[in-house]
Amino acid sequence: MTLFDGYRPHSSFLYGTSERALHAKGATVTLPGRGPEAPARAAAVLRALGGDAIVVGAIPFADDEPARLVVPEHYRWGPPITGAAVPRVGATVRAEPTEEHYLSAVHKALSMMDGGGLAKTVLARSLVLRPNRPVDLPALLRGLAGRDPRGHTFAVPLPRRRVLAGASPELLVRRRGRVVTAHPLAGSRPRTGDGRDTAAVAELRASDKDHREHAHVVDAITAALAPYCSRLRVPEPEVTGTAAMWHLGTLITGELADPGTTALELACALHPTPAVCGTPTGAAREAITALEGFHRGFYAGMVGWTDAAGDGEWAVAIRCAEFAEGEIRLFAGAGIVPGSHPDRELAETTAKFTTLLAGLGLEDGDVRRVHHVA
Ligand SMILES: C=C(O[C@H]1C=CC=C(C(=O)O)[C@@H]1O)C(=O)O
Repeated sequence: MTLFDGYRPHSSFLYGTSERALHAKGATVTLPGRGPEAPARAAAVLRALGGDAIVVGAIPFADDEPARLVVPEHYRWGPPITGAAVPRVGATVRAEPTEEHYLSAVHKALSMMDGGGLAKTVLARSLVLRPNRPVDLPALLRGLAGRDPRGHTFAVPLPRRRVLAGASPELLVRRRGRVVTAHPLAGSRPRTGDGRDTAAVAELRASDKDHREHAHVVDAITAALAPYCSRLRVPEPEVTGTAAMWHLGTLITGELADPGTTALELACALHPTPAVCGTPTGAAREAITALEGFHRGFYAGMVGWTDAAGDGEWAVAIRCAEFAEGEIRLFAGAGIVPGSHPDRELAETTAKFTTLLAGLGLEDGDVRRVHHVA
């Protein structure tokens, strides 16, 4: 039996890492409520069910929208998702909103920072693809995991027969016994896979702008985890790579003070980090709402699982797309701080789309052309 046996896009939850992969199916309990209410509800349900019960699903970016969390009917763990199967769809691609809209949003965000009230915000954009045939999601996940074996590869059923699928490089938080791990990423360069990569990595390491962008995330995560941890280790950032990007990343580890704190509680205490929102959180959210021009939904939220012992893992829902009948909406964002250049942020989001576009089997030429399609 393979992990994908019995996969049903609208009732199966898949989550794979370099260690193992989870396929959960159906729902014996659907947890009602919004993201911030999730930890208490999930803890109560898991306490009542006990044993080997788990909660799986996704929490959207916005605090006031419903989460999609269930206790599945069945689940099984398997070996990591591997292989390079790629669905190879043909598709028309449209930037929505347009690239001009994005450039203007970045300009406006930078002028909001002049007053000093806003230190960082993360502005995203989206591409709408119309595929010429339905996408084979297991093949997509194999392709994504094949390109990024250390990613968090996922597919989550959403309301209205949609599926959120992608390969996030960013671990929001993992709890395993008393050990807490977070791996925030912020500060990026495209990875070209040729001679230019050495210079890109050196530039990222030396960039004051990218280190400032990254420090906002590390500071927020350190402050949010501190009340839960008896020890916290925050090393210097290092450059980490996906197939498409280079990022500054900091591997934060801690020891949980109270073993009753669940992985989901930690994840909700961290969300939204300045890797997807900004600093201060309220002003950054307002800038996103005012400037972005589309609804994030579950993009930039979180995806993962928590078990009855409180262990679990939640990834930041980035490098992903929402799959609906006849339409795929891809998302990619970039952190904006004083010193950001609109053109560079546009190019960075274009490079971040490559994860999903390559996973869909769109050829290099198509991927490059995307930049010019308005
Ligand atoms: C918001 C995204 O990336 C975040 C994670 C890594 C690097 C980021 C950056 O450099 O801007 C972003 O904070 C995204 O991919 O949509």
